[in-house]
Amino acid sequence: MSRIAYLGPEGTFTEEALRLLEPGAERLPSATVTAALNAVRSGEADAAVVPLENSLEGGITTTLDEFAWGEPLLITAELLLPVRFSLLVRPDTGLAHIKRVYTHPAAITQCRGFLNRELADAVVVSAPSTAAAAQEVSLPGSPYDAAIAARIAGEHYGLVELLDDIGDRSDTVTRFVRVTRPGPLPEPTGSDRTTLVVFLADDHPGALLEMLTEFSVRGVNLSRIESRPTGQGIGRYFFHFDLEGHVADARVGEAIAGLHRICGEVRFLGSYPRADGMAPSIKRGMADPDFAGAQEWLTRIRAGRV
Ligand SMILES: O=C(O)C(=O)Cc1ccccc1
Repeated sequence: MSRIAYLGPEGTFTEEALRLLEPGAERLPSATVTAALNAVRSGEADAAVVPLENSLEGGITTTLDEFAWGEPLLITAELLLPVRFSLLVRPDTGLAHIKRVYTHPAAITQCRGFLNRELADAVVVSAPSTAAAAQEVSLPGSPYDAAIAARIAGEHYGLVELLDDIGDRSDTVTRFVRVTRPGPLPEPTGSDRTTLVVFLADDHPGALLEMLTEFSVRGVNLSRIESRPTGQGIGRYFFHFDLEGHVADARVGEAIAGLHRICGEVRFLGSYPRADGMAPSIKRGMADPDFAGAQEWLTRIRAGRV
């Protein structure tokens, strides 16, 4: 049975994602995304499930930065999960008593409208996860009056659900990924995604355009691009890319090889099946046989067989 680390404790949205991705796995709750990924790096866990982005706020920065800087890992699967937030309190607390709210930063941003409207005077504090917040609020003498978390976390830690579905949008979706130590890639399925981190060789006018050109000329569609600071000073950034397609696809492989030629460092984070099952639309001249045919032609003319 595989051992899978995840952002815990019990009752997080990440646990829900893990149960859907790997129903039979042994679950190892970790206190942070970093700890879950380190459990994989050290061999304590076979894989980890962590949140990567949500449709309202974009990337989960701890995860993006871990993928960029820590020991290399590979994404092998993804899952899209709609999340639903509840306001959870100890049995004696009413809305008017809530002065301090505790929850994960992604929940703060997704419930901002509710917090501004209903709890404008409350202090909102970031927790390591929504379930960690619920667990803390359940302790007698906790400095917090309420947690924002999944209903199931409330049930697990003995809290009362004061309000349900307090997120600003009911259609918000979070994307979770399963990561392993470097090893064989999932086979191409025809509906795949590839994730990369790219560091520039040097900063110059058009550097971003040059990177994008590698994708554009080969008809590779991007599904996410995010810049993150390198920490080496204002204006120094690196880039996260999600692309449609598998590194085994000629157009994707050649685009990444192109980046490798012109950029400082390209970190390949994996090619894996897309959760939405959508197939990329492949432009004329960009399918694998087109690349193979062009290569054969080049070999021929280089040999003078014109
Ligand atoms: O804290 C959790 O429960 C998580 O799994 C992270 C998270 C928080 C809010 C929305 C989606 C994921």
